[in-house]
Amino acid sequence: MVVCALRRQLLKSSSRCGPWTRLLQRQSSGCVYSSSDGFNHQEIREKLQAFPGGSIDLLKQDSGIAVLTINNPSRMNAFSGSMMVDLEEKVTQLENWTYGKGLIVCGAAETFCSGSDLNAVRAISNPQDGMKMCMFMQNALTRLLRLPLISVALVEGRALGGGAELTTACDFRVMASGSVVQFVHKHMGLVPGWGGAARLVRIVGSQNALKLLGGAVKVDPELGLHIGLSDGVLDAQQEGEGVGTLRQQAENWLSRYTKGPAPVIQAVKKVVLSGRELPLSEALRTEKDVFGTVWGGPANLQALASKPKHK
Ligand SMILES: CCCC(=O)SCCNC(=O)CCNC(=O)[C@H](O)C(C)(C)COP(=O)(O)OP(=O)(O)OC[C@H]1O[C@@H](n2cnc3c(N)ncnc32)[C@H](O)[C@@H]1OP(=O)(O)O
Repeated sequence: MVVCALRRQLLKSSSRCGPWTRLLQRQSSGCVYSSSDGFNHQEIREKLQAFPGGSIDLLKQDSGIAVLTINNPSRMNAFSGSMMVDLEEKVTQLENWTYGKGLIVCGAAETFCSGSDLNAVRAISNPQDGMKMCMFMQNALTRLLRLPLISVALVEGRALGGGAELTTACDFRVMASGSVVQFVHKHMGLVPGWGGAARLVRIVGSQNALKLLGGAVKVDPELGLHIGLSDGVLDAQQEGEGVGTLRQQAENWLSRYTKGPAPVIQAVKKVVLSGRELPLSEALRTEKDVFGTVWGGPANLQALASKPKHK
């Protein structure tokens, strides 16, 4: 994978081991699989491109909040092969977005995503190709979750199979009234393969994850809130009645966490990410390094000069 190779090169060639370099080394942010795992990035990319349809659209806004839209409405936003490649490219663009603070992941045409495109699934139903697709998507979704942006999945309509897995690659999930998240894998004779099971356990705990996967349970907004899969409910009925579209509602919801300068918001995400992913001693070291990037920085100096009272 190009980004992984670049990152390794950067780490190797860096004679000065500064905080950011050590942070990258500790977080090993980016990919899970590389060529040493038998993962041939170019080969799988070409194979996926053979199954075209739909797109992943990225809108970077001046507010610092970007919108990533899963766009394949004629198939309920199912992921074609080319959309998987598209997703990876959009994640790369977001990794390089200096002024970014937040990300909304949503689906086109009032539904989230119905998982992988069953036509592509049928065509690559042998285990070898399935494993390659799974490694590709695990890499892309792990990088999505590790972006230095605070992300939220806006679930409207249905998030099924791989679509349910995609919601777990965001920091938060907000569900519109009437929406459903369902890990339907068992009904397909499968288990999650895009990293959705591992992430789900960390979000809702192993007991709830076992229930959701073992029972292919339909999670509505109420159940989602109850088990901690959902972080908020948006009222689809009230759209246009003074509270704005669902996307505006999601943006308002997210903006309480993204208000402030980009370097500070990105630092917040980095310390939480390292706390979530690293052993405590490593997380503490990373926290120190990230702290060093904001201490005495413009936002810090400005705050000190204004003698704030936190009432
Ligand atoms: C590791 C990844 C594992 C996975 O993701 S496996 C895939 C899991 N997802 C599924 O099995 C979804 C199967 N689809 C459904 O259950 C239903 O289509 C769904 C989403 C509930 C919508 O139902 P309805 O509202 O009745 O609409 P519909 O069935 O007429 O669908 C409209 C058109 O969309 C298509 N579609 C929906 N989900 C798809 C998918 N995943 N791959 C390919 N095509 C898909 C569906 O075939 C239909 O197309 P058409 O109009 O018949 O040409």
